[in-house]
Amino acid sequence: MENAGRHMAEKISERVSLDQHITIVIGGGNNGGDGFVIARCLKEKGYQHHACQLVPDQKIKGDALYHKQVYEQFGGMIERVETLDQLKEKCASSDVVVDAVLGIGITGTIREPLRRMIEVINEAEAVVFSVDIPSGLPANENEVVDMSVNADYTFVVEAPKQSAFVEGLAPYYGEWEVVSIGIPLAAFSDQKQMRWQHMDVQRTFPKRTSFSHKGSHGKGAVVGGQLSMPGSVALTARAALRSGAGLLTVATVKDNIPVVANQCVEAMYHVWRDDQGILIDDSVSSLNHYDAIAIGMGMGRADESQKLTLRIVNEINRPVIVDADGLYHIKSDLEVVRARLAPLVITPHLGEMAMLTETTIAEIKQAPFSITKQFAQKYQVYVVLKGKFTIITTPRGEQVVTDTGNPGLAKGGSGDVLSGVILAFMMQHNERLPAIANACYLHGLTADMSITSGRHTETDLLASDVIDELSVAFRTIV
Ligand SMILES: NC(=O)C1=CN([C@@H]2O[C@H](COP(=O)(O)OP(=O)(O)OC[C@H]3O[C@@H](n4cnc5c(N)ncnc54)[C@H](O)[C@@H]3O)[C@@H](O)[C@H]2O)[C@@H](O)CC1
Ligand SMILES: [K+]
Repeated sequence: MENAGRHMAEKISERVSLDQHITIVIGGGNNGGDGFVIARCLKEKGYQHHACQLVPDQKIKGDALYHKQVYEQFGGMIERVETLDQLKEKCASSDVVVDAVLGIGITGTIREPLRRMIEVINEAEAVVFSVDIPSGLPANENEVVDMSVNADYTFVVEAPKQSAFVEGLAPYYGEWEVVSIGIPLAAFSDQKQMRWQHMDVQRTFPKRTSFSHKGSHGKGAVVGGQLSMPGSVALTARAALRSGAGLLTVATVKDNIPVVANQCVEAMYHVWRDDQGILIDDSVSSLNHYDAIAIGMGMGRADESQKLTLRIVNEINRPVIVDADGLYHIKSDLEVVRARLAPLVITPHLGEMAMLTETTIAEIKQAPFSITKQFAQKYQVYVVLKGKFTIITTPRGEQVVTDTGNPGLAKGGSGDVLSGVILAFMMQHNERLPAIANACYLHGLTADMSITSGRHTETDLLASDVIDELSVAFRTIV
């Protein structure tokens, strides 16, 4: 509690000047205890502040009581705020409100008077900093908001909670950052979600040695692209090559090859048998010569392509990435997926995930962590649930989130590019989770940097621009 409060006071002082007035609103649990520590540290730094206790004295116990007493011994004055009017007055005379009313220990609907006090905090003009979580907000997904502080900033203790990554709940946090208190993450039994960050990419990204040759970086294959969709495989192939794949073969219908080859001269080509431009079930075993295969992009949903996809999933004992139309094909027989032993990565967006799990987009948005985890464990697949927050789940149920990327990626072709980066990284990393997480992180970072650099806007950014800009993001990690 001392560490948490001290670090948060430090963060607050970086954003608030000494002439600004701060009110710390304090509740009855350990979240309130953090509030007492913050009050003492801000006093120590010379801030004008009020520490307002919103609950009766008997509610302050344990560590929180200890820190209340330390604050008082330090000359701090605690004001007991009982009415809404008293709170309104405090908030009105403050530039900043530090919200240490409720943390992750809430149960049930928010009781009065705190319920209406939260409304008062939200009506105030002051900037609101929440301690650990906006008071009243559930920590986990799949819960409804009864009443919550709408924070401008939140200092999350040690590990982000699920609600920070759930569309309907995340906005309550405002901007947020993790405050480390020196407790290993494993100590938080119910908080295993991890934000995959730049330092994780740096830590896990493989180095190319001076003795590398094209064979050291993997031979990949991209299978897809019916006659009407040559661009999809071209994007995947180019993204894989730009992401370091040693050798890459595009397996597509004959008439597409000149078009794709024109955009991707570094690739090799496998003429896949077709029936009027549709890929059909043929020469599947030839794919065992590759180190990893991506399938489904631009493939179309014809029965023949479905047979082909299921045979690849069933017979190829190399890592396979299934995207786009391939996801519809595997849905027709998920038992084939379950029976498969070699790694399978699926990369659905919300709509595709709803289709695979026979739920709705709204249900997935409400409980993205548990729905994907259930699916990944049941079918023993890696799931990349794409969205504002991309959730990556392993067959064992581990989950990480990447939060790079912007609405400029919400366009046709983005998924094809991501699949290409995943394909290349699966061949270069020893471990699957870092390979996939690094791909998602860097794909999003590329889009972000294309915009912050001024070269593109969210409106004009194309999937092919992201491929061309990958080097900008890669340069940040080598
Ligand atoms: N996990 C850890 O190891 C650490 C936790 N810390 C802090 O401790 C917090 C969790 O502490 P607690 O478990 O004491 O819980 P909280 O501080 O979230 O809240 C418990 C208090 O809220 C009241 N309450 C619960 N449900 C309510 C409802 N529906 N309506 C009105 N009042 C309600 C309870 O009566 C109790 O007084 C974290 O959010 C964080 O701020 C930090 O001190 C650092 C270390
Ligand atoms: K809080």
